Parts: sequence; structure tokens; C-alpha cells
Amino acid sequence: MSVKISPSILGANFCNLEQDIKVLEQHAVPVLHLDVMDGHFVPNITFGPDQIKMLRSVTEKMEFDAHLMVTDADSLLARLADAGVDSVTVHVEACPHLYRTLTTIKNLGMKAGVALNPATPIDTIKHVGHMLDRVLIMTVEPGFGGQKFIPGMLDKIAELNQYKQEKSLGFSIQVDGGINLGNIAEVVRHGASDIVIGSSMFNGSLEKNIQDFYAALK
Ligand SMILES: O=C(CO)[C@@H](O)[C@H](O)COP(=O)(O)O
Repeated sequence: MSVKISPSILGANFCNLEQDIKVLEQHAVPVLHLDVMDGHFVPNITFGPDQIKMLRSVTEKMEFDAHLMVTDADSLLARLADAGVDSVTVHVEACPHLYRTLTTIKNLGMKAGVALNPATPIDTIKHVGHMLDRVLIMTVEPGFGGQKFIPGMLDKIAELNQYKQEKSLGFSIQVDGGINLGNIAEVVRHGASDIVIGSSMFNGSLEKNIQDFYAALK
């Protein structure tokens, strides 16, 4: 199984974003994780399609993976596609018409993912599993970077992986929250193949952190 590292710019210093994106690109990091927060679904506010469009002008190569922590995902989808986003993950807790939302994402030409808060059961994706490119297991409560990984989420990752195998589903398993050099191998061992890393990637030397995380996956 090949494992992907997805740096979350929520953990970056926003004054250095252009420079940091260039460093990630130079080290062949394939994807940038973009946390869109609205101050309603989660208490924090970050950025939206206009700012993402500006970041798109810095890199053509990197996949832009938007994680929407918003109460009204539907209203953002067309603008995210226009901003150059490749992949959108919505929260099952925030999308009352999940089938329609996922269909819209696909029709706009983007990959579709669903995120589950720590207390949300895996059953909630049962009827849309075949539509998904990604399932994101939140390993902290969403809203802020720098939180502590919830150890009980390891069993949830394994449960999702087993469900995926049993049903022969094609989505990747992404994890997000509190990932560091001490636990990355463990989440991978439990079945995660796409690892979002915020503060542990951007605190200190970005170049060294990229190298250390890749080394930890060997
Ligand atoms: O979605 C979120 C937080 O809600 C994340 O993407 C964070 O940005 C991860 O940051 P760390 O926990 O790795 O510091």
C-alpha cells in the first residue's frame, strides 16, 4: 500500500505560505490539505475559495484537497471547483442531503470524500460508500490544529479498513488530527493510507520534517 502525506496549511505560518508550498513541491509532496472553516460547524474561521484560488497560482502541480468544516457545503462547491480544487471532503454531520452533495462534487469534476467526527459511526457512509474517493477519520475534534491524537480512533481506522475490504470499496482512508512522528506508523498499520499533518509538519524546519515523515513510513 502506498502512503500519501498531506500537509495541512492550517499548521503553517500564513506569512510564508508561498515559500512553504515551493518547498513541499521541491520535495515531491503531491497534495496540499486545505481546511475551510466557517465559525459555525466549528468555532474557528480560516479561508475560502478566493484565498484558495490565490494559492493555486503558486502551484499548478499539487493536488488541492479541501476539507470543508462548514454548515453549508453546497454553497461553496462550484466556487471551489472554479478555484482549482481537485478534491472535496464534506462532513457527514453537516450534510443532510449527502447523496446530492456528493453527486454535485462529482459533477463538478472533483473527487469526493466524507469526513467523520470522532463520535460518528462508520455506518453513516454505508449507502454512499460506492461514491467515495476518500473517507476521512478525524482523530481529533475538528476546528483547531495542534490537538492531541485520540487513541481510540485506531480501532475505528481498522474497522473502516475491514469494512472497505469486505465490500471491495475503492476509497482511500485519510486520517487527520494530532499526527506526529511517534504515531504515524501506527495509523498506517491500522489501515490509513493518506495522512494529514499540520503542526508537526510546519513547526521547525519544513524540509527536515518532510524527510523525517517519509523516513518514518519506510
Ligand atoms: O482539520 C483539522 C483540524 O480540524 C486539521 O487538518 C488540522 O490542521 C491538523 O492539525 P494537527 O492536528 O496535525 O496539528
